[in-house]
Amino acid sequence: MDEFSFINAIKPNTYNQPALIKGIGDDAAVFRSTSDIVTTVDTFVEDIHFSLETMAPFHIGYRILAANISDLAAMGAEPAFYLVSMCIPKKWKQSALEEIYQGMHELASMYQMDLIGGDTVSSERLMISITAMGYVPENKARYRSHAEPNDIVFATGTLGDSRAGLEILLQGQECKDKDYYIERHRLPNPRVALASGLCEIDRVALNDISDGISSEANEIAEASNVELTIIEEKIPVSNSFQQFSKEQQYDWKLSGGEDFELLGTVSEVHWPRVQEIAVQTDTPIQQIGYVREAEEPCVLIQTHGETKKLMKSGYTHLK
Ligand SMILES: Nc1ncnc2c1ncn2[C@@H]1O[C@H](COP(=O)(O)OP(=O)(O)OP(=O)(O)O)[C@@H](O)[C@H]1O
Ligand SMILES: Cc1ncc(C[n+]2csc(CCOP(=O)(O)O)c2C)c(N)n1
Ligand SMILES: [Mg+2]
Ligand SMILES: [Mg+2]
Ligand SMILES: [Mg+2]
Repeated sequence: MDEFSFINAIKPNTYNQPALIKGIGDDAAVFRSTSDIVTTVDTFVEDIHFSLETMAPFHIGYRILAANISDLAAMGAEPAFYLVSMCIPKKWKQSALEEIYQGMHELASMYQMDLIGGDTVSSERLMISITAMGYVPENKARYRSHAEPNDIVFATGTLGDSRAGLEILLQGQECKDKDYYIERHRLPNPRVALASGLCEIDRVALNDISDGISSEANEIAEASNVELTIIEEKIPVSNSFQQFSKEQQYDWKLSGGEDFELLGTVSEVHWPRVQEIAVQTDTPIQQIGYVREAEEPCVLIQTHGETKKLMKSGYTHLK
């Protein structure tokens, strides 16, 4: 394998997005658009974001594109394009690298997303960086700064499952619904349908759950200059989640991260409509708290009526 035979092997034969003018094969890609464009990049490093002990190459590809698509969903955008930068150690075989691309393609094809470029270099450790782009109707991007006092706070899906799956894989332990938790870790599904469905709602604050809601809730509180209260009992978890220890449950649902669910706030008036859109898009959704005016932006967690401050405690790099 060399750089050029590798690029030829992963290059798509056809594209889906009508706005695309030039895909892979020139100095850069070109597309033409009339709506607002959302763009995001995230980088994934072997043994920090994924490990070959817990994932097949297919899962690595699927999961890292899911993380990027989840950021697009958190902005209210429809996924359209992605570019992949690969830093590859010599020991990696072309067939395994192609499997990573098959994993990305599996998810991309659900959204007619096109791979339109990237970069290939050699390195000591496998590192993959994905840039994703999507469309959002004019002025309809959903910001962390859009929360307002008296909003309700909601979360989609169930939280803590991905971390449970990772722990099960690392410890090799037996447990109830083992395959379910492992799949939630390896093959997460970003909440694009709900986020797009919400476009009719005037104002929604959204953030996707990559580090853990203790972090993402604080990001919304800071960006919006409000106080968020989360009621612990209302945080949605899977039915068999109670099999894990009390400490694990608390830690994983608040700081486990990588569930790629959405945390959001919306006015009480619009909450019933948001719930209808969630049903239409087959998205479990639950109110988990409320927003109040703040002297200092902060997040409170209420457990059995007792309230304390919830600090950012999710995954942090460079710490
Ligand atoms: N090295 C960097 N240079 C420029 N901007 C950056 C850099 N790292 C992060 N940012 C910007 O900081 C903001 C927050 O990024 P962050 O990575 O925390 O969000 P995220 O991608 O949603 O979270 P996660 O990385 O956990 O998925 C974004 O606007 C991002 O583009
Ligand atoms: C092998 C292995 N070890 C640990 C973890 C956990 N993990 C890594 S990065 C991250 C947060 C998101 O990162 P970022 O902020 O860069 O998006 C989490 C929860 C994993 N997935 N695999
Ligand atoms: Mg991200
Ligand atoms: Mg990021
Ligand atoms: Mg995000």
